[in-house]
Amino acid sequence: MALIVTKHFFKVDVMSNATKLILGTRGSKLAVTQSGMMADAMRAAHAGLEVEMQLISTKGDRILDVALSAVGDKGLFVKELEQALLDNQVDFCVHSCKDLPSVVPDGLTLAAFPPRADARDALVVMESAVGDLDLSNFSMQDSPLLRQGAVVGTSSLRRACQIRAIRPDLDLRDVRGNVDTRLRKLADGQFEAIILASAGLDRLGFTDATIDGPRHFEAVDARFVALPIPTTQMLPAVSQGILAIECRAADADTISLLGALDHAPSRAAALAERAFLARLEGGCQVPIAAFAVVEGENLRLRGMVGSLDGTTQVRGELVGSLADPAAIGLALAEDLISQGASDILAELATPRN
Ligand SMILES: NCc1[nH]cc(CCC(=O)O)c1CC(=O)O
Repeated sequence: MALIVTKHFFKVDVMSNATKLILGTRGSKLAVTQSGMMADAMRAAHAGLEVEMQLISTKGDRILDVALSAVGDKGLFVKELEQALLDNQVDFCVHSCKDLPSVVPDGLTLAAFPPRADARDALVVMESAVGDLDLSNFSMQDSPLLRQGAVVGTSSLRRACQIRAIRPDLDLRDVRGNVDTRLRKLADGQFEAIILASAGLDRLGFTDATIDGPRHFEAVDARFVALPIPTTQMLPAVSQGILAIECRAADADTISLLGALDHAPSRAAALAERAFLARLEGGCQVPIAAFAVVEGENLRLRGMVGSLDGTTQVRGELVGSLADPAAIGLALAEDLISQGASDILAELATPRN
């Protein structure tokens, strides 16, 4: 794109009508919703800017029947979008930051991290299963909602590992598909509960994130309740609830325009959590969780590496200066490695039949 600046004594930063950015997005409802929100935010921030959305299909959208953990490729949803950026087909992309590999390809950059949504996972059940149970202090350990041996749907190794540690009795089964598909499987009675990211439910407009307790909602012609799981019981995925806006590293004009979307505390959290992931990830799918919170001039980062069966978990917590979030992530990763995380990672990397 070309930013048109008048050649006068004074600078005018009202854009010409010709200024247009192409936003590349996956076609899923969540992706289109998130991209639409960011397109609107860009138009609001820059008078006269046009933003046009272009749908791009990704490998992740095409293989829906295979468990993601079995496919084992974190870049599944982003490769085609990044190629479209590199090919100048689109100018920027909006990603769920947790779906992004920890290494950004050469030639691209993460230009903005908008305000983080609710980072917590949520246990989702049918409203009819709740009856008059008091769910105001929901906890995975002692909820009457989850009977011994209840069938719970999740395809995430991270979620499964943490649940096994606190509720080894639960019968965890794979659930694939987009949010609507998963909710439909719950409504069909295939599961007694499923676990989803609160952020996805909020952004799709199902739940109201300002409600602290149980969030009742309607979707796919059924009524559900989403119960946010405290981060003390279930640490979220790295950058869960954060969007990352990616563009070409050399496209200074677009980088500058995207700056309007950036939120410093969310950026700091993303950088700390991603540095933690980058140090630990051996290319394989590993149950890794991290959650950073800004506290004044500092950032508090909690992290976890777990074995698949939930029998071993290495956890840690570190507070450091907001000035260098990545250093905190790296230091916490080193800390967990010295506590034995590398043994867990080595075992996971060993091929099994
Ligand atoms: N794994 C898929 C995915 N990628 C991003 C979100 C939405 C939440 C977010 O933006 O972190 C979801 C759905 C989920 O995990 O329930």
